[in-house]
Amino acid sequence: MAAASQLKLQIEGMDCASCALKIETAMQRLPGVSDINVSYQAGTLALKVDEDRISQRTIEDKVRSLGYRPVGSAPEAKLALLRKRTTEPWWRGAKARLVFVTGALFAAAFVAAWVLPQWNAWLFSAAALVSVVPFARRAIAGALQGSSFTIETLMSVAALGAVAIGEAEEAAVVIFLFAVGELLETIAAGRARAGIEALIDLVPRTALRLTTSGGTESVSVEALAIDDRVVVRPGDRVPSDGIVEEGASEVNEAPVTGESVPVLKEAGATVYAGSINANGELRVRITHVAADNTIARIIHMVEEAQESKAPTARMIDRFSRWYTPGAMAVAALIMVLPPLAFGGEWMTWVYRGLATLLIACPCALVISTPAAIASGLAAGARQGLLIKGGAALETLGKVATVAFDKTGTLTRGHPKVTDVVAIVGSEDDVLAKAAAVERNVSHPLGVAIVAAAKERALELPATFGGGIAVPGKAVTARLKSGFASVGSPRHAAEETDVPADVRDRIEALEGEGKTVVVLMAGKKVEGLIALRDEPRDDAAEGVRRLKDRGVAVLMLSGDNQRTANAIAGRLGLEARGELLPDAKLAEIGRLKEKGPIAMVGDGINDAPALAAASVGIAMGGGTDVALETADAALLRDRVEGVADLVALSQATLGNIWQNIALALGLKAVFLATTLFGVTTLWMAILADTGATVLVTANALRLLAYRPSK
Ligand SMILES: Nc1ncnc2c1ncn2[C@@H]1O[C@H](COP(=O)(O)OP(=O)(O)OP(=O)(O)O)[C@@H](O)[C@H]1O
Ligand SMILES: [Zn+2]
Repeated sequence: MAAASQLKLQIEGMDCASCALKIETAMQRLPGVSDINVSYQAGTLALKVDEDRISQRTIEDKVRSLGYRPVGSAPEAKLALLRKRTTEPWWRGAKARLVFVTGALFAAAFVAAWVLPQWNAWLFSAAALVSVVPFARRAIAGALQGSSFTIETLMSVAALGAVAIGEAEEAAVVIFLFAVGELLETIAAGRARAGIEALIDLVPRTALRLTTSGGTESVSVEALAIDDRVVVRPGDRVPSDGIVEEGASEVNEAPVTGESVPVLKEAGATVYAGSINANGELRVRITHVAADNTIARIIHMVEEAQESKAPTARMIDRFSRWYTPGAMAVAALIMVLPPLAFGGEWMTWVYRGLATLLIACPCALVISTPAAIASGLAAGARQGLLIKGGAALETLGKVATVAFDKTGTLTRGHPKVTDVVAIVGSEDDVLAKAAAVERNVSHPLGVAIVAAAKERALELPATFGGGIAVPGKAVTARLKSGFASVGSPRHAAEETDVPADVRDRIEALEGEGKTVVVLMAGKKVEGLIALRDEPRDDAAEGVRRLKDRGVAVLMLSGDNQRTANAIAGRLGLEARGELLPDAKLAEIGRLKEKGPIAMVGDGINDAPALAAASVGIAMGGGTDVALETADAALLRDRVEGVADLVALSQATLGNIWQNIALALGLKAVFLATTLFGVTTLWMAILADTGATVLVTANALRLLAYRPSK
């Protein structure tokens, strides 16, 4: 078996959708490569390489032959590359050079023609023919690589045609404006990219490392190793992810979570690279190296997300593949048909045909979706809303139902024991026995019961072997006195006859929004424990905002229906309770039939539910686990974050449609004016460039998007 390995190259100079398409087509023709993924936003080329059949060298050479520069493998040199890219000014690039050169040639021709008017036509022809060379070269290279007709082809043919029919001045203007348009596109694409990459500049370049002798030394952030200890002074930025060992200070985590209210950090707290230490000195033990920081991972993730194409983008890709050749055919017809069939004037119709070629340029349409998605993803990341790709973003924008898990999502996930009801023995006996059964359990209810017993300094009876959990129902363990279990009232009712007065007691507690668990020894009910988990502060507000957007909101819970109703009632949403894990999945499947559904959970206990939904949203906790199971993640534990996420996605979808309408609309207008002979060549190219710039600018508006409350 041949070894297929994943290769990811960073490519400089690839900054328009058509460049990406060109590289993609060229790669498809190479032997031994598959799963090609080119992203012009991230400037990366990712592919699977069969190392027996092709070398990285060959691939890089191919990229170079198309006029782009591979600058190394993507992830390793990432940090350095990002830093370089965000500092390089726009006027240093190859695109800018083309503008200066064509502009200078054009100006020279203009001045010379003023001095020697009789040479006018020759001078402009020369200027046009020289300045078209780089574009024509790219067009020919593209054609040889098999990406049929590129935008350069359309432009070069139109310019040469114009020279041929004696419109050299116009040809020169067309080439110059085309170069300007490409430059503007590059600048705009760079801004969308910078929107997220600028985050890397928030990570300081140096850190104050503690030496073994107790002093400090200044080292570069890249040199920090795991378990190094650093000093973060007030006003400094945290150099790398780590854990506070000494000191206390307020830290502003806005670069990572988007939350600008400072958070108090004391010993044991996690701090993230890029956060600003406000007022106290902290000693931090490093837990992640620079390239693996949360912020680096966010950037990486957003770039990865920008690479994954949204359904609309895929549709447009397919569309423009036959669109461009189609446009060439139409232009040819416009040139020959009227003169041949209706005796039209040749010059007039050739000119109009050439204008059609320029108008047919699909740049604006091709970038309409990726530009909006890239901006939307970047805007989200800056607010602590991570979305894994264009497809997830599109689905979120169309979501009909948002279902929430209860514990840890709508509620804080830290239930507290409120009542202990003893049926056999004392309250303390009941609590101690229950805590013994729950001793090693990670379920929030179990954790709370153990904590309550500890608070009362109770001695727990010994258990033999660990507890056995039946998910969604109960935990059982063996005590000296025999088997004991702690579980839901429903589970108790399945096992034994629960006396009527006990049942009344359970119902009363549940009506107050408390969760009741039943302690049983063998088949005998020995006591009840009621727990309350407070809703998050912003839960009601988050639910209201979702409803205002026309989204149905629902709570899915394994808890008792009465408890679920009591909590949901306060938050203003509907609840489905007593759902065993399988039933939760079935419920999600049923809801899916009514339209896309988003499921919000903690991403750990409810990974299957998140996976079953159209989009899974993980809330809170580490980015690592959450993002593996979910399509989107909220870095802050806020229910309102879900509303923000939906709002942003809806805004992005709206932006995409505006862009498509703008691109196609402008083309339609100019096609009509061309046929009536109103459009000149330079107007046609200006319209194309203008549409592209407008679409990009419109997409960039999303970068500044803040969901309204
Ligand atoms: N470790 C446990 N100790 C006691 N009771 C448990 C335990 N695990 C599950 N149960 C019982 O099963 C019910 C459902 O549990 P499950 O884990 O499915 O829901 P949950 O996570 O508590 O709530 P939600 O689904 O709303 O987030 C609990 O309300 C409780 O009555
Ligand atoms: Zn164009």
